[in-house]
Amino acid sequence: MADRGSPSQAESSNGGPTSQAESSIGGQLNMNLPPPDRLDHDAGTEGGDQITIPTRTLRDLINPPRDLALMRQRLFEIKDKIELQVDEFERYWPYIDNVWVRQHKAGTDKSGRVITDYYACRLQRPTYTPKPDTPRREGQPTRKKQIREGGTCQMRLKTIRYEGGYSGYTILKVGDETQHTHDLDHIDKIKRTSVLMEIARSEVMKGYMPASVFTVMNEDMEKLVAAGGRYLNRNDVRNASQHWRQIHKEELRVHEGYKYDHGNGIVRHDGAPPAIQLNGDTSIVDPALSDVSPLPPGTLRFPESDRAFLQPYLQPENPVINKSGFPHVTLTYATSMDSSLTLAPGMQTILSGPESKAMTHYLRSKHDAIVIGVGTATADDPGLNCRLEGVGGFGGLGWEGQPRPVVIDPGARWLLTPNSRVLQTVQAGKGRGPWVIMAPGFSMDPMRLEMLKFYGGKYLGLTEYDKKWRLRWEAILKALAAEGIKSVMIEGGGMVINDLLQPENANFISSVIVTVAPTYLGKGGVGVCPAPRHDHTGRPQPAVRFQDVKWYPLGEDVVMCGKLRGGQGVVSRPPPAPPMAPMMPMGQ
Ligand SMILES: NC(=O)C1=CN([C@@H]2O[C@H](COP(=O)(O)OP(=O)(O)OC[C@H]3O[C@@H](n4cnc5c(N)ncnc54)[C@H](OP(=O)(O)O)[C@@H]3O)[C@@H](O)[C@H]2O)C=CC1
Ligand SMILES: Nc1nc(O)c(N)c(N[C@@H]2O[C@H](COP(=O)(O)O)[C@@H](O)[C@H]2O)n1
Repeated sequence: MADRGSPSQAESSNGGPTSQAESSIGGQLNMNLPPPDRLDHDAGTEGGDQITIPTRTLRDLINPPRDLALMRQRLFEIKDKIELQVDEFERYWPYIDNVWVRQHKAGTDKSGRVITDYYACRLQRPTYTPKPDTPRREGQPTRKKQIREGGTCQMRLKTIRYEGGYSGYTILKVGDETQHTHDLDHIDKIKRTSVLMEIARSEVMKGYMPASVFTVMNEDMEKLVAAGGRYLNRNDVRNASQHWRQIHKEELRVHEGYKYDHGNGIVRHDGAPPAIQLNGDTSIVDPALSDVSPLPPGTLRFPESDRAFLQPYLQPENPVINKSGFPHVTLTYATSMDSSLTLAPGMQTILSGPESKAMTHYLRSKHDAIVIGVGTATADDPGLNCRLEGVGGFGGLGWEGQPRPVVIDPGARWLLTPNSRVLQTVQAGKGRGPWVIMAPGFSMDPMRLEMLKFYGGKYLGLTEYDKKWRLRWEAILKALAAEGIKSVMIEGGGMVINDLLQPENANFISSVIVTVAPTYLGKGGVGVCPAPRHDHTGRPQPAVRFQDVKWYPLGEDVVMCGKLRGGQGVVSRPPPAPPMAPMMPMGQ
């Protein structure tokens, strides 16, 4: 196969060897962070006096990380904040390190848990015009000198690595530029990723000739392109292995399954299986080769066919905080036929069947935050994460689809410990650290506050309360909106739900999604029964009436969806009362 892209175009082809520390960026990504001054340069080639053992092999090409091309594009564009768990960052970053060049040493905050690194697009560095008479070390061949393109793109990003009760990376664009002045293909043309260089080197180090390694790497062109290798050429493979070959003078052989065909270069043996296909049957996934870890136990599925009925009750696809400054609010809970949430106060009671439980988790994936009262946090010790297949921690990337747990705990009485399920969930990389909303005059125990922060949580102190000394929902929701929360799912418990259904609060509710289970729990539990309403004559009125109502059966349960009229949702006007019989005077 012909080389694509002349060697002189590619830096890795003509740039000569660089340091060995550089080559380890991609392969090992040692998170103890190698000396930054060595990291700040180009990645992906070998050099120095020692040879690092490449950790990337052909398998990384054959069995690339999931959605590699898409992820490369996302990590190139940085349109939105990208959150990745550490293993995911280590998996993907070496496939895009041809674009991003680290600028300066990592900055660590005073807690030592937050490490920030800045990167600039490769084309930000100045144009380099080599001097015509640059001397070379004795014995080294003269190098073809190229002008190195630069100074054309100002895109920059920062990576924030958090190290605590969970570990992860947040990748954000910085600076004024919103996009590159070029596409990803342009960088792929001028610089190879460290993964590709490591793969090439690891194969040569097995004793294979660079030209045959190049041929093997080209076997599955689609995968090579997805890995950024459209312009990989034979010289790249030679450069990647140059230092090793200088030390190991042994004769190299043609890669297994290939032979020399004079005039045609290296070709596959007749009938030999492609080297890229490690097992005969491509439908069998070798677990050792698979980067897709099995889904954790308890992963839930909510069928596509059941999702449509919920659509009108969810926030629009690209939610914005509405003009009034409030997020979309969905009130959702499971109740018995006698409007009870639990058998007894403080006693968690499972009402939802498996199908409606999966629906609840689908709803969680569609909201930025889940809100509960401290009564529920104390009684249930909930996980408050989303366990739906495809969200972060359950087959998805990072924390995508994981809502932020929010606990309303005005008096700081929630006894959160590292054993609390919500924190165990964070530690397992399956949920986010909780936020705690507190009232004025209360403060969290400093040790507990430190622990909360360690797990990526925080507290929000509010000062606005109503005439009953309760925190005002307006203030709670505005505070969440100010933190970037665009949609909130309020789950309970009884006090929270009843409070929200009061006329003065119901305006804030956008949708209600209630699961009704086929059971009477009997008296004595925590009930949903808002305070009664009366008209101006004192006549009783329904407390709340929904509109745009839909009932949908799910397993043995039925789900009621409804809306409240008005901007964010205003309590609908009750239907006109039937005419009352005239009052009869007493004694007649
Ligand atoms: N079936 C289902 O879908 C669900 C069932 N549940 C169940 O509900 C039960 C808990 O309900 P409940 O006991 O009523 O407790 P809640 O979860 O409603 O929490 C109530 C407490 O939260 C604080 N709080 C809530 N709203 C405000 C506000 N606006 N301002 C100030 N403080 C506020 C108060 O704390 P403080 O007292 O410190 O002032 C209040 O006492 C549990 O048994 C749980 O299992 C819960 C959720 C869903
Ligand atoms: N949808 C629903 N159905 C039930 O039967 C319930 N008991 C609840 N309870 C709510 O879910 C929380 C538990 O969450 P995790 O499973 O631990 O993540 C609980 O705290 C209630 O808010 N919900």
